[in-house]
Amino acid sequence: MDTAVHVRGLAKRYGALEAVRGIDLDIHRGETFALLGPNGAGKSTTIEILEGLRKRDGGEVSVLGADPHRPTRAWRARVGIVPQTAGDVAEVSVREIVTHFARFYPAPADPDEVIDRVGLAEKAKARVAKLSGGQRRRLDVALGLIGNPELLFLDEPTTGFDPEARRRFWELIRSLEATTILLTTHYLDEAEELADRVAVIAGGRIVAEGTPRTLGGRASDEATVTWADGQERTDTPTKTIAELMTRYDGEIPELRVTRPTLEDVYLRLVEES
Ligand SMILES: Nc1ncnc2c1ncn2[C@@H]1O[C@H](COP(=O)(O)OP(=O)(O)OP(=O)(O)O)[C@@H](O)[C@H]1O
Repeated sequence: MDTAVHVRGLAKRYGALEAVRGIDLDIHRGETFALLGPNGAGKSTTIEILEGLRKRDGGEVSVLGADPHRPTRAWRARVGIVPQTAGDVAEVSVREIVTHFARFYPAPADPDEVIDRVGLAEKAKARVAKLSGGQRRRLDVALGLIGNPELLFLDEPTTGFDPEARRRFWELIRSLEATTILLTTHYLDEAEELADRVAVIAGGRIVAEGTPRTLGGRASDEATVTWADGQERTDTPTKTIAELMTRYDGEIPELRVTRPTLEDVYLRLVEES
């Protein structure tokens, strides 16, 4: 398997605080990988080390075949970054800033096309200072995409998006099929929607890793069958429904079958850790 990101035993401390304590990660090319975890778990620290923006204290890291500890210009051009908080460029227009950033890259995307893809076409001439919070965030995403990156880092990309903008963003990310993406998010539905694999970080360690469907044994968890007069947790919901059909002689009133959501599993994993 072609690996875009390879990490072994990554460690980072801030004074006495061990923010990252021995993380192993492998992200394959073309994959979308989500890092989940509570505030302060070590996600941004990890991502910033991989981006070459922070020094590590220990471990091995390879990103697109190079150690980000000493980033070269050529390597930087292959990586797109959408940080949690972006710099201040309030006085220029959306098109000006995107066009300006395009000049840093050897093979940039078309600025107007990128502006359109993030849903800012109508705001192309607006000054950045006049954008709403969610629109500003879309501009950050545009700046991450303008260099046509092979690997895209998205640190909480949709914070402040309205539901429609979030869905549009998901479509955009799904359209980047060839791009490897490392995403952090606090929205579990976003991880479920976008990620091929997820890892949960808590206290600087990875406590679980898997696909969104199977994380933490999710696929084999019991189902809950709920109906107008009762509720049952069971491994065999089909059998329960068959029995209920006989009992009600047909349609079961207010029938629902649910399994733990990714959020349920996530909260359990974080609590256990
Ligand atoms: N520059 C710094 N100096 C000192 N401590 C820091 C620094 N950056 C982060 N930390 C601490 O390291 C820990 C991990 O922080 P990090 O930002 O990596 O967490 P996170 O998982 O990204 O959190 P969030 O979900 O809130 O963004 C936290 O306890 C944080 O306070």
